[in-house]
Order: sequence, then structure tokens, then C-alpha cells
Amino acid sequence: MDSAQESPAGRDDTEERNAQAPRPVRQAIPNFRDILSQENRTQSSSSVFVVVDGKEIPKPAKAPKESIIEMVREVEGGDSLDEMRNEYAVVIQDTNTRRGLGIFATSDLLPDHLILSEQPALSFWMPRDVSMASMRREFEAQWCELLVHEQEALRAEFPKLRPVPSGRRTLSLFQSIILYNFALEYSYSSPDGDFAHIYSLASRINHACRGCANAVRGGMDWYDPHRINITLVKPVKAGEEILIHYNTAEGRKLACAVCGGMSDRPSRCQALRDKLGEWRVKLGGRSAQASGTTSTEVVEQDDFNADVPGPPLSVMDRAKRIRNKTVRRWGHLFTREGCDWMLPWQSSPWQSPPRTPYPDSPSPGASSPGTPFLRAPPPTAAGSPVRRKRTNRSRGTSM
Ligand SMILES: C[S@@+](CC[C@H](N)C(=O)[O-])C[C@H]1O[C@@H](n2cnc3c(N)ncnc32)[C@H](O)[C@@H]1O
Repeated sequence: MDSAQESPAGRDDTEERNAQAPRPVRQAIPNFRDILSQENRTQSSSSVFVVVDGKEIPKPAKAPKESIIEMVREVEGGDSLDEMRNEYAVVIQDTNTRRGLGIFATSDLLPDHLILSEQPALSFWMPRDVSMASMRREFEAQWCELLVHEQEALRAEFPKLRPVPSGRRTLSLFQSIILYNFALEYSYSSPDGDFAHIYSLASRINHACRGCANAVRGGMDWYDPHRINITLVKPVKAGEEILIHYNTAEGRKLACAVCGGMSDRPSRCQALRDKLGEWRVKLGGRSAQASGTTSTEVVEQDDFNADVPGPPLSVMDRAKRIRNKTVRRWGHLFTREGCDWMLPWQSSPWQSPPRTPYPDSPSPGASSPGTPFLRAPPPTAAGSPVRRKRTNRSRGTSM
């Protein structure tokens, strides 16, 4: 018989059976708030309260990061927040310029996108009571405390660390200087100035002036203070380099990767180009919003707190300032554009700023007869004037 022509009695039976059968219970998918409150129930020892939905609940003693990662893994199929954001969003590539390696976006992204969020690959603790002269030895000691496989992994990841051996109790002066130099070049100081953090990806980001940079370093992560967050401030196309601003008074002065300017702001030429771009968008009838954040807006945002005195400089920042002064003063003696501080004879010319390499170093064309020109004369048969041949000096033990 056709099921549509079932007798009324038969239909009643089926309805009764359906009513008696236990209904499958719909399991609610836990969301972030559920997990948070679950954690609150288990860890209610904390006396600090937070307000969720108008209700006061005890603040979790432990950050529910693991729970978030679990949820992300379930939803996205990724392994962690890092994996979800970093490896899919950016890639390390050679810039094919003197900048060396850089970080490039893998897809088109909009402003405000959190493009990088990662934990340090290596952290050097910078004790406050240690003088700058001892800082190099401090870093050396901390390097020697690492396990050999950790040192090997870092050496494989950062080619600049290759001359620094693994598995030693002490380093030679040369190796120690390379390590120190690496830390100065690749590290970000923690907000409290106690640590120098080196990141696998974020430490590869190159510099651009505030106006040309398309990303900024975000504030401190509440859950994880050593995590660095890099957020876009401009729309970025796939394959475009991610650039942030990191020329500070105490750091090494680098030319902007986009406009070549040495200052914080875009060069006049770049500012004009930006303005033209804005006008082109306006005249083209599209909304001004399509151009994203303009360089002037970025500068204004950044300058908002410009006159608020910053925190006192950390030891690392002071070390950077001294190094920068040394490079500005003596760099021109070693290479045409500047030196890699202690390794001038090894370094390749690391940048070619468009006009004057450093604000106060003499440029070859600019010397007037009245001003003394400090460039070293070319090497003679007697040896280079910069690295003189070692004379045979007695070392105390005579034959
Ligand atoms: C934090 S590292 C960036 C990663 C580096 N490019 C690499 O190959 O590993 C900083 C160094 O990159 C180079 N660099 C970064 N921005 C630059 C720029 N705008 N112009 C020239 N060199 C730059 C400088 O040598 C600087 O000391």
C-alpha cells in the first residue's frame, strides 16, 4: 500500500511511537563565553572580577588561550593561532635589493588585518643593573646556556648566527661581537625594556618611513606580553612587501624602502605621489575610502602622542644609540655608504640612501676646500690605512 493512503489507526500508532521515542538531544556548540565561564567555575580562586553581559564573574586565573586554540583548530583545521595567521598570510623572500630578506603578503589584505602574531624564537634577558659594556658578555652567557639543538636550530634559521658556534662554554671576542651585533639588529625590545626578543618572521620585516610603511607593531598582548602583533594600516596586494617603521633616535638610521627618505615622514616626492594618487581616485569618481589610509593620516595617527615623553631608554636602546653614533661618525671610513659596525671588512654595502648616507657624515661631492674631508686615502703598498699591518711586536717571551 501507498504510504500516503495509510489508515487513520496506523497513523495514530506511528504518532504514539514517535512521541514515546526519546528525542535526540541537540548538543549546543560551546562558544568562547561558555568556555570562559567553565574555566571560571573551575578556577574561581581569583578574587578579581570581570563583567560579562552585565554580570560580574570571577576573572580566570589562567588565560583561556588553550581553549581558544582548541576552538580555532576545530573551526579552521589549523594547529595554533600562529599557524593560522602567520604561515598562510606571509612568506619570507629575498627582496633582491640590499635590504636582503623581507616579509611578503601571500594574498590581498585590507587595513586593520592582524597579519602577524608570534612568539619570540630567542629572548635575551637584559638585567637593569648591568652596564652596556657587560651586556655583550651577558648575551654570550645566555647563548651558551641554550641547549645545543636550540642553538643549531637558530643558526639554521638565521644565517647571521652561523659564525657563532654551538655547544661551547664561552665564545671568542669575535664570535661574541657577532652575537651582540645580531641581537641589536634583529631584536625588538619588550615594552618594559627587560628583554630583547628575536622573532622568526617579525624580525625579518624591513624598514620604511611612517608615511610609506603599510603595517605597524601593535600594542602588548594582554595574555602573552612577549607576543608581537603586526597589523596592517594600508591595503596590501599579494606579493607586496610588509614594511614597518623602526628608525628611532637610538636605532640605526635606515633609508625608507619605498621613498628612500631618511626621515620619519615620506619624502616630498613621495608625498606628492600620494597626493596625486588621492586626486586620481577623487577625479575617477570612486570614493576616497578606496585608497585606504593615506600617508598623511598615518603620520597624524602616529604623531598623536609625539610630544608625550616616552619611557626611559632601555639598556638595549642606549646600546643602539651608541652604535648608531659610531656608525655615523666612523662608518664612512670603511665602506662607501656605511659600515656594519664591528665587521666593516666583512659586510656588504648594506644600503644606498639616495643622497647623503648619514646626516652628519661628509659626502664626497659636498666637501668644500675649507672643510677637512675625513675619507681614508686609498691603500698604499705599505698597507691599508684603516687596517694597518701588524708590526712585529715582542709578546714578552723572547726566543
Ligand atoms: C630586522 S632586519 C630585517 C631583515 C633583513 N633584511 C634580513 O635579511 O634578515 C634589519 C636589517 O635589514 C636591513 N634593512 C631593513 N630595512 C632596510 C632599508 N629600508 N634599507 C636598507 N636596509 C634595510 C638592514 O641591514 C637592517 O639592519
